[in-house]
Amino acid sequence: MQLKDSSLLVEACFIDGAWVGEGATPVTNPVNGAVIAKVPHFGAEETTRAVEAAGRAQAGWAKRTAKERAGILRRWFDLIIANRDDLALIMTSEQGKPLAEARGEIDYAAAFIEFYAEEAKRLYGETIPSPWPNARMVVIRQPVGVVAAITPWNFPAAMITRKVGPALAAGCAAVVKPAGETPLTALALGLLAERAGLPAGVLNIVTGSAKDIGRVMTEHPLVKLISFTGSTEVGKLLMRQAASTVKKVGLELGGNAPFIVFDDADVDAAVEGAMASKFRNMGQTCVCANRLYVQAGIHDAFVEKLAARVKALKVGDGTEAGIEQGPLITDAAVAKVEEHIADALSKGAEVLVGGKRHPLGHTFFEPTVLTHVKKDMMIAREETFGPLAPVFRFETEADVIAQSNDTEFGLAAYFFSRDIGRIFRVAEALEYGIVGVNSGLISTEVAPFGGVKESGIGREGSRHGIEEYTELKYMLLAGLDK
Ligand SMILES: NC(=O)C1=CN([C@@H]2O[C@H](COP(=O)(O)OP(=O)(O)OC[C@H]3O[C@@H](n4cnc5c(N)ncnc54)[C@H](OP(=O)(O)O)[C@@H]3O)[C@@H](O)[C@H]2O)C=CC1
Ligand SMILES: O=C(O)CCCC(=O)O
Repeated sequence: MQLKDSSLLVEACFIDGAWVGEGATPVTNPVNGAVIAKVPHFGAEETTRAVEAAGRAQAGWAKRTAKERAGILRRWFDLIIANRDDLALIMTSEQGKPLAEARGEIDYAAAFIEFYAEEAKRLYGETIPSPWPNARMVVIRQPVGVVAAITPWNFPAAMITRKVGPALAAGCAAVVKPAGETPLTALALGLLAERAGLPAGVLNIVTGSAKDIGRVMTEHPLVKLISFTGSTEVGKLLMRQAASTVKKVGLELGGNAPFIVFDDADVDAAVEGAMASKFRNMGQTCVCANRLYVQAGIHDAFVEKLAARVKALKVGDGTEAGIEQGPLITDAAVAKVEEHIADALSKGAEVLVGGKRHPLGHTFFEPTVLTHVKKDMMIAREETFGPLAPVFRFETEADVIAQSNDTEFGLAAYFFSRDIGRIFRVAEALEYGIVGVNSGLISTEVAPFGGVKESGIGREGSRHGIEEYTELKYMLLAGLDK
């Protein structure tokens, strides 16, 4: 890996302002399995040290003015942007997404730091008209304290900054456990935070045993909030563990996003939206379209145009020019796509494009379109998390709303229509935390991201995202009469 600043490739953890531990666990490139670097395999003892360091640092950090905290966060933002190319190359090497997408993620990740540096200064409280003449009522927001964050491999930078940005801005200290597949982006971000002047202990990054680190993060009394992005299964486990000390939880879990195209839609715009939503990060995002519902009158035109676009996607090593789809993260991810396709074909679906492992081998998979997809197939119920676009045909608005909501998930939904009445009706009827209308891309630091039902708890991004890291304190000031 040819970095402009080779010191950004870090093989140690960041605890209490020091870089500790030795490279033990290999981090591999999903393109070919080659070892890129090794990171420490830490467990309960080192995580406890990190939590205690955060506990010591937190009070001093919270006492700084919002403007001072914002200044350091702003320097961190500047350093992330200045090192965009290196960070993107590290990300592509460990995660697989094409470089252009990795650069986009670095910008997206940095935007959370910039936004919350600004928002730190706007954590307003309130006054309440008192029911008693001799009293006044004041409500302030205070940082929750030490925050623990566990992040996934699909967005190795943005899922960290979306949690750590608001936490630090609010005056919390943080301990982060990045995914085992993608720790290098996280450690490089940590190095830049240190260079930005973040005081020792305010940000700690620990790699190693998920089970042991997660146990300390959810059970240590100093930790007041655990924020997690990843599978619903692990989210539920962490929630159970966090109950032992009644911590706040923030959970961004799985999705099963419907993407609906009504007869009145602009078909070209709908195809572009489907490409953006379905094939971003090779289909490995929790907001990726998982089920494409296309109304009968527009079905054939949409499918024909979608198939042409998918067939033309360039698959390969994401560091090469022009590549639009990289490898999937692991063999298990490929196996899940294969399982969904096999199940659908056995129940009557047809492959229009792709459908099998890519000739490049390893974890590459052909971008795929399936038609004649029905609701008894696995893909109707489970998130594929891969480059598979299954197309369902539907007849009526009521039917597609019912099918869309027939899931335990409720993160993102999309639909294309040009009928203003329908737009409001359908957007309000979809049981999802996020609805994209005439767009396949909904993510931005300025909007609240999060789900309902089993897709999670809480919101990240926007002014609401920082509120999660605060507690309200109500102060009654009585005895004001002479
Ligand atoms: N909502 C989302 O954005 C994501 C959803 N997923 C969904 O989950 C599926 C499986 O992906 P996978 O990577 O296994 O997701 P996981 O939920 O297992 O991993 C996400 C994070 O949780 C950590 N983790 C795993 N087990 C524990 C535990 N017992 N205690 C504490 N932390 C834990 C992982 O650590 P480590 O890597 O060290 O195991 C990683 O940092 C995907 O196919 C997809 O459907 C996956 C990733 C993101
Ligand atoms: O897949 C995820 O875990 C988060 C989605 C990325 C985004 O759009 O913010």
